[in-house]
Amino acid sequence: MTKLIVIKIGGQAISQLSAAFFEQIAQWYQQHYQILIVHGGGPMINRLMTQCAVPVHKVNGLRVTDAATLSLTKLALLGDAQPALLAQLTQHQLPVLGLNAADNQLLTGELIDYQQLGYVGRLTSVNRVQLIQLLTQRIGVLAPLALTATGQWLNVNADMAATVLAQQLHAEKLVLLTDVPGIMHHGNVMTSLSPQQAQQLIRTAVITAGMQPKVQAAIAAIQTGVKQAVITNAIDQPGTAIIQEVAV
Ligand SMILES: Nc1ncnc2c1ncn2[C@@H]1O[C@H](COP(=O)(O)OP(=O)(O)O)[C@@H](O)[C@H]1O
Ligand SMILES: CC(=O)N[C@@H](CCC(=O)OP(=O)(O)O)C(=O)O
Repeated sequence: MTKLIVIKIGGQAISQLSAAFFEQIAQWYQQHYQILIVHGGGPMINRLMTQCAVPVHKVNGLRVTDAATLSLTKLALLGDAQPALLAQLTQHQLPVLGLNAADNQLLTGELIDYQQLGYVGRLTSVNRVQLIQLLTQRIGVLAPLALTATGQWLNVNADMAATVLAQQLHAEKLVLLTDVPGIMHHGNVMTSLSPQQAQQLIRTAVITAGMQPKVQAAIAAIQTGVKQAVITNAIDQPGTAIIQEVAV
């Protein structure tokens, strides 16, 4: 069976990728891993919204997305974040393919709660056959957008998108690459966390903002068959591993 790794790169992390990152990707590629990168672009979307005087609102780390915000989100993800990442990978002689929901119906989604969040979606299906086929030749770089069955674009949190993709493609590993070295508590990086411990840190507001959907995504991944889910700022650093509860 093909071995596959899903890596989510946050918008901030796109501009902070180290030499070690590209070396690791090249090594996995040479070892015949299929690699799917799901990119974010939160800072790029924020910047464009500010330039266009559209206010930014978030609920539990998710961007409230009205029609104007959706247009700017598509522009920032497909016109800024994705090409910035593709250019860096190409400079490092890695064969890449930029992808989005509209290519071969790769990602289909549905609204989460239009009243509260507007055009924010969750993935309902992934064109697995097409994606696996595409990944035999290139490293896929996929934007966190989906289309509904009736053709409405949806803004999907990139951590949540990466998780569903890791589940559906039976990935061995999910790496959530962000701008902090892992989940911090009392100034330290937690090396590992069970879902129960992570939920407790969310309830007590130790884990807040964008770290909330990230942790929920990592929990969902390991509870649905992905062997490893890691939150880190460097692919060669252990960061925080979300691990199954140890039976006592
Ligand atoms: N307990 C925590 N540990 C680490 N980061 C946290 C924590 N709680 C909230 N955060 C915030 O979560 C941010 C990462 O989420 P986000 O900005 O959405 O990243 P990304 O763009 O990589 O998805 C961190 O920069 C930090 O500000
Ligand atoms: C619904 C929702 O919040 N979507 C995200 C999509 C981009 C993203 O997730 O980017 P980062 O990984 O850089 O945070 C957003 O609009 O910011």
